[in-house]
Amino acid sequence: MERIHVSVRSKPLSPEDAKSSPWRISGNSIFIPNQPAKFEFDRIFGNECHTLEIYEARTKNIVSAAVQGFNGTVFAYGQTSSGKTHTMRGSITEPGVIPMSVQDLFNFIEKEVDREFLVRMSYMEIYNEEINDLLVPEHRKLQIHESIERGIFVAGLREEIVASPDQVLELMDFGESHRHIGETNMNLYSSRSHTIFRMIIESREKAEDTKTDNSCDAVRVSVLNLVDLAGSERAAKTGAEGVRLKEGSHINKSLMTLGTVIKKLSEGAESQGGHVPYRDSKLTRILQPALGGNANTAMICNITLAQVSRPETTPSRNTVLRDTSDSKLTHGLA
Ligand SMILES: Nc1ncnc2c1ncn2[C@@H]1O[C@H](COP(=O)(O)OP(=O)(O)OP(=O)(O)O)[C@@H](O)[C@H]1O
Repeated sequence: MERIHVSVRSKPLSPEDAKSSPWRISGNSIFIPNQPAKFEFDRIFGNECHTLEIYEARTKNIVSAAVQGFNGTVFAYGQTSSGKTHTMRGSITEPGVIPMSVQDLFNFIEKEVDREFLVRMSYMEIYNEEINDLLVPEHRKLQIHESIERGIFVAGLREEIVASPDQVLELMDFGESHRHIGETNMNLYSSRSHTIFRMIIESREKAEDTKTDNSCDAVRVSVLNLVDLAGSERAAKTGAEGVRLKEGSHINKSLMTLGTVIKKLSEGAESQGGHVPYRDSKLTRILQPALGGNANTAMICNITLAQVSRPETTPSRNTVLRDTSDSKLTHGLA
């Protein structure tokens, strides 16, 4: 696997938080002046940056490669309320990575005049290690299967054929309204599930003679996953108890597995015939085909550098900074 590209997006601070925050950003590092802790990333997007800049830096290439037949996955990772959903889904005033990707995907397809395409989309959430179809809300607790023809797939998941960005975004909005959200101390509308928004792109060369369909070009199939991960947070901070606490433990376990899988892949475990624990979480099992091999992967780490978040942001505790800083990432996450 190509080394995973990690960029960091720092959420804008209120004027009070900006005054009290001990953290500074310089170039591609985050640090506290006069302290040894320093974290390096491929790229840091500061407070003033817009989602478009983040999209163009890496995701756009992944979308373009997906149209050419290469699998791709983009994750938004970070503690609750750090801006993952803002980055992935966005708002009317600032569209997120998903709507931008959808628009570009159809633009790229339009330019491929010698090929014909069939595009499908699915939208699922993983909540407490159960897979729910966000396009068909009554399809719940779906199972993962594997077959020679289809590879790894979620049985019963709706794959809707789509022909325009508007149609995709309408379906996405429908799916969003069925997503599991809950209230935590840190975010009134906290996403409690991982969501995988998926575009499946099939194409083949246009037949010279459409009546006899004598093209011998193989069908290319690729998958583009845009993943909004549930918040990585500590129970005490979010005031989690009961249902929220159970959700939190599932979320943290699957994020840990994701970290281990990425670490193993970047160590070359798969190409050397070693074990990669994809099966330890539903998230990694579903994403397996789009993580290994020659797939393109990028992670956008959303962070907040407010003083109030300091315990989450110190090296010993902050999974976002600790797990994704460059020194760690040369060996993968975890
Ligand atoms: N870059 C940004 N610029 C302006 N507002 C932002 C930015 N990032 C996040 N916000 C705002 O902060 C709040 C929390 O963001 P968001 O819901 O995206 O967090 P999240 O990481 O998805 O949280 P959770 O894991 O709890 O779902 C929202 O009101 C959002 O609009």
